[in-house]
Amino acid sequence: MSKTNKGSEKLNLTGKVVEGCGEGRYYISLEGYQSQFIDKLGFKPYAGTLNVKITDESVKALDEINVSSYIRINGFDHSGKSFFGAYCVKAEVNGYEGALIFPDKSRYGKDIVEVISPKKLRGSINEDDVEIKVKL
Ligand SMILES: Cc1cc2nc3c(=O)[nH]c(=O)nc-3n(C[C@H](O)[C@H](O)[C@H](O)COP(=O)(O)O)c2cc1C
Ligand SMILES: Nc1ccn([C@@H]2O[C@H](COP(=O)(O)OP(=O)(O)O)[C@@H](O)[C@H]2O)c(=O)n1
Repeated sequence: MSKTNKGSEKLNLTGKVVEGCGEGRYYISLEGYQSQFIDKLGFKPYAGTLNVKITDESVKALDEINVSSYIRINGFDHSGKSFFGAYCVKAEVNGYEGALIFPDKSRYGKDIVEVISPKKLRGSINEDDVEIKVKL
């Protein structure tokens, strides 16, 4: 099935959980990000990013979202180090509250999206059947 999401209010992405490199936990826990997540997304995320490999169709659909609808998380300096910013968009992940996060610097291509959520999703969702409803 091929459909364009232009003009629709919700965008559905599907995929499977994949292992990352264990760095998400470190970044998400930083106070400089945490305060912005609470202010701008309305939740305190679980420490980590859930990496989801999305289908080719989902990659194309995601490409069509207008970036101007994304929420900006600003970078900051802390302990003599500079941390990059990121763009977020709120989403429901297998029914749980969350958001997609696109760091300004990422090791992943367009086929891997990083999810944050107040919920620890692993153990709570079917990892082979992830459904992300992006809230535009
Ligand atoms: C909120 C956030 C901030 C990030 N800031 C940086 C950064 O300042 N420098 C950097 O090299 N990578 C940064 N990254 C990207 C990570 O290095 C990496 O690409 C990714 O988050 C790894 O996730 P994983 O551990 O789930 O595989 C950031 C990631 C997130 C989620
Ligand atoms: N909301 C979330 C975020 C991360 N996670 C998981 O929490 C662990 C730590 O996240 P991480 O980003 O540091 O690690 P990796 O995704 O790189 O393995 C990973 O196993 C993630 O898949 C989760 O279950 N629910």
